[in-house]
Amino acid sequence: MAENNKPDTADRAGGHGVEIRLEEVSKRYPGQKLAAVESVTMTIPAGETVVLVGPSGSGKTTTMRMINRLIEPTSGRITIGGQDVLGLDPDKLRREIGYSIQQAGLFPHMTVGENVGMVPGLVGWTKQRTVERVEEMLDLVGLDPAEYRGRYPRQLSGGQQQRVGVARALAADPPVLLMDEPFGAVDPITRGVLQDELMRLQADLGKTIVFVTHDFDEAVKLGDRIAVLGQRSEILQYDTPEAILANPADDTVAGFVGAGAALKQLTLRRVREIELGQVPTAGVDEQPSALQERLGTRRGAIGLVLDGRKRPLRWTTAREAGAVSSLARAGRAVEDSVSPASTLQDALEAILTDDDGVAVVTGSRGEYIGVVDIDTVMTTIKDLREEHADDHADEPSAAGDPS
Ligand SMILES: Nc1ncnc2c1ncn2[C@@H]1O[C@H](COP(=O)(O)OP(=O)(O)OP(=O)(O)O)[C@@H](O)[C@H]1O
Repeated sequence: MAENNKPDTADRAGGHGVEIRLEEVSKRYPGQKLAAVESVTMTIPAGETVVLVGPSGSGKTTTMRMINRLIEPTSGRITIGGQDVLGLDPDKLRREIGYSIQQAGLFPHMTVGENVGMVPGLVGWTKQRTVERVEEMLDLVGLDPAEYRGRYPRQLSGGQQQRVGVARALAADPPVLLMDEPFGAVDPITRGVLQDELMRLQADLGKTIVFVTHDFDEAVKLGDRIAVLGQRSEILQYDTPEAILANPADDTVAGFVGAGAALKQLTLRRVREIELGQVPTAGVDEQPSALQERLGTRRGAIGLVLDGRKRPLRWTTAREAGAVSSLARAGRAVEDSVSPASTLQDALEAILTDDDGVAVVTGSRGEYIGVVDIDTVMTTIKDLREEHADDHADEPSAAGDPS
């Protein structure tokens, strides 16, 4: 998973997620003719976020809930960190696995603090340690403990409830987190914020996360790997978001990826990963003629006027620089910039809204470091496609281990 923007497992501080394996796991509900999940085999690597996506009724929730035995498998084997979950006491197992669901699933008659502290209490933490943990968890998910600890779930917004749900799932520091459409019930903006927060948390925590959604974009954003499921949880493709976007295994997956796969790929690449272009520059105190000279006679060439701290001030052509007595008034103001951490999608947005089709890249102190133009973006998309062009060439099937 080297090239996506999610932190590498090895870099993660705790890194204490554990591997989950499903071996030929099936579930047939009583009285049903067909199995809801049929012989699923997959490995979820320690410390990674694996997203299960698929149409409604494909068996995502059933598959996930068998991991903590909220649903008992009909057959097959599931191990967590090498331990067979069917050999464990289900209550104990559930306390050792964080679980977060749509609409948070908070207990309405318990305060926020009691909800978050519930599992630590159940597993025998002292009162003092639990109280401290509740504070720490609320802080972690961006809720001021003093303000929210004593509230009841109904006194919170939907987004705040989801945050408490995540805090509760993390409270006993479980190595594994199961998240079933945890952000499904909130508006798109809050959803984006919560997704960003989860990514930030996971960068520090390194849990093994199994995340269910039917939003493919959410899967691309959050997943180190995505398992695209068909009927009865058949694994249609199990790979990195880049690989699935660049080369869907079949038409069903392609349909699920939806339109705009190339654009979605741009959300996975960061500006710092591509080679930046350079334009001629001049300090704002230099003579306009100096920049004119650097720009030369090439038609359409543009340069940047920088302030004393090398921050971009103005875009200008040689002709525009020649028309003024000071570079402070040459050309037009630089409106927007992107940073090395910006996605290529952000850069494309900046390119498309810029009069000359160039995005300026600035460093942490706002200093000029380079530019991105449309050719660079197109080359990157082309490279990504070529990189994954042979992905399925020698595969007998799309499923199996993520190796
Ligand atoms: N308790 C149950 N009894 C009988 N059938 C069930 C039960 N729970 C789920 N099913 C069936 O099993 C299949 C898989 O359901 P599941 O909820 O796992 O799918 P899903 O992919 O999570 O769907 P969604 O995205 O709509 O939540 C469906 O056909 C569903 O009707």
